[in-house]
Amino acid sequence: MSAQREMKEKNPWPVTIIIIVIGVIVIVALVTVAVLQNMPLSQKYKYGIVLDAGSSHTALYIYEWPAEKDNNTGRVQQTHVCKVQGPGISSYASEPWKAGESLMACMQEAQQRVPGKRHLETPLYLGATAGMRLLNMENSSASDAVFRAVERSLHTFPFNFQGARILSGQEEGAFGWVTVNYLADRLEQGLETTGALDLGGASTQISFVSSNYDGSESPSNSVTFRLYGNNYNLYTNSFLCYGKDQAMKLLLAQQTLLAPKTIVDPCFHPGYSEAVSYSGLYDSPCVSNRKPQGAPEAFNHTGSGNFLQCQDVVKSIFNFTYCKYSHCSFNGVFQPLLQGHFGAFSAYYFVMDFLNLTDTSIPLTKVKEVISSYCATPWDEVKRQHPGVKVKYLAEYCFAGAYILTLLTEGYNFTSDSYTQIEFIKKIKGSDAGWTLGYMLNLTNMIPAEAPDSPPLPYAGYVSFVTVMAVLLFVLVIVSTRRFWLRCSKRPQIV
Ligand SMILES: Nc1nc2c(ncn2[C@@H]2O[C@H](COP(=O)(O)OP(=O)(O)OP(=O)(O)O)[C@@H](O)[C@H]2O)c(=O)[nH]1
Ligand SMILES: [Ca+2]
Repeated sequence: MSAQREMKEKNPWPVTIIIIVIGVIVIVALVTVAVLQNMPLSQKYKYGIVLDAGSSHTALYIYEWPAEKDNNTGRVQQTHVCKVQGPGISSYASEPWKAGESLMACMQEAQQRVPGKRHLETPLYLGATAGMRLLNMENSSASDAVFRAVERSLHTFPFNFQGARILSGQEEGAFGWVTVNYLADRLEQGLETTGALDLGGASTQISFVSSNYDGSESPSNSVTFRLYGNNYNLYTNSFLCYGKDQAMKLLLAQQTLLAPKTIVDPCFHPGYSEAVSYSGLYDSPCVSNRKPQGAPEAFNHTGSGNFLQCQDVVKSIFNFTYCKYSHCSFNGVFQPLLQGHFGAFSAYYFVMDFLNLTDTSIPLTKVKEVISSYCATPWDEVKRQHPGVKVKYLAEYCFAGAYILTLLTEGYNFTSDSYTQIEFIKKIKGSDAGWTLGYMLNLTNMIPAEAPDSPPLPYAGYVSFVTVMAVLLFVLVIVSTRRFWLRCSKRPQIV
């Protein structure tokens, strides 16, 4: 035994070599893991711009994402929104050049916001929704002229302009659903998805996944996606003319049939009175076929502020009498049974937020009481109580509140239980809820069909590995140093 120990002490090299080899392996492992884990680490961002040309207004959204991580979920976020001054592009049918002109200020803002070296590669899209759908139905050469004017303007900017087009109602609904679920990180993890409810000015969309729906009953309402390795069979429907502004036209048109000169509208406050021109009311294909014969130039629109009567009139713009499917929402449109959570945005949010009703744990009976009391408030008092609010919005919240309740409960069949599953939202993690993000993600192929490769180690594993290796390295250094000094101290002293 003692002879062996003596030999080892005389020849320490094998042990030292082993220690050095282990040390080198540990260092190489540490460097490799650190490089792999953080690769590619970049602070550079890429950008995408989407113009949402809605019926009531246009908004420009700028999105950004880390340049090297296009495929990671939840990485794309909105960095800026610019609200275009003036009405939606479809309102410029008689002077199309103004539609192009109206976008210039927001586009210049985008030019400032996106770093110059990224301009040429930044995709720019314009998607138009129900306002242009209606104009196209009514006068396709006018809608073509608006698009030409808009495209001319957008081509003058140094971005990678990918074209301007009308989205179908199905696309609008489906991309709204993609946005909501992408932002809430529901897709990559294959979690139960959230339905999307969008209430625009001219159309409204409902989109959700229901386990008892395979798409066969009404194929035109079905959109299939394969995202991050999961298949989704989405139900979606867009109701043209059932956005907030067009629904109000339907309501007024209904009432002018009975009283062509003065409408006493239960959905407007007592004391409200305004002259409305017939040509303004009947300028949309949603109502143009209902114009009474020999109508006067204008009618007087007055309010009586009666919520129950308002609900009755609102109900009359929906048709519940026929359904050739197993279940319908309204107007004979198929709808599977509601399932899961829903995010309700756009006018759903604006209206319910104003009425302090975004909390859906408030029972529906109480919701009705709140809207009823708002409707009954005299118009002068309403204006006095809310001096900073746009008068047009203020006047319409009573109608809009009643419309939203009727659409959700009678139209889509939400019950007092399933109503609690709705969340009224404006933004998710800083990005606006709406179709624009989903549209861009789709066109840039930013959501892969298959799950992306995960990093070599989960973060916790990475940290543990690096810590263990660092401790091992530290121990090795201490042991080697100690051996080295011991050897030095045992060497015979030369006198
Ligand atoms: N109260 C309130 N209403 C708003 C606001 N912004 C827009 N609205 C109204 O809410 C409704 C829906 O607005 P949007 O979602 O922008 O509608 P849109 O995209 O122009 O219309 P679609 O093409 O049908 O989607 C319209 O009647 C708008 O006039 C707001 O800040 N507050
Ligand atoms: Ca919209």
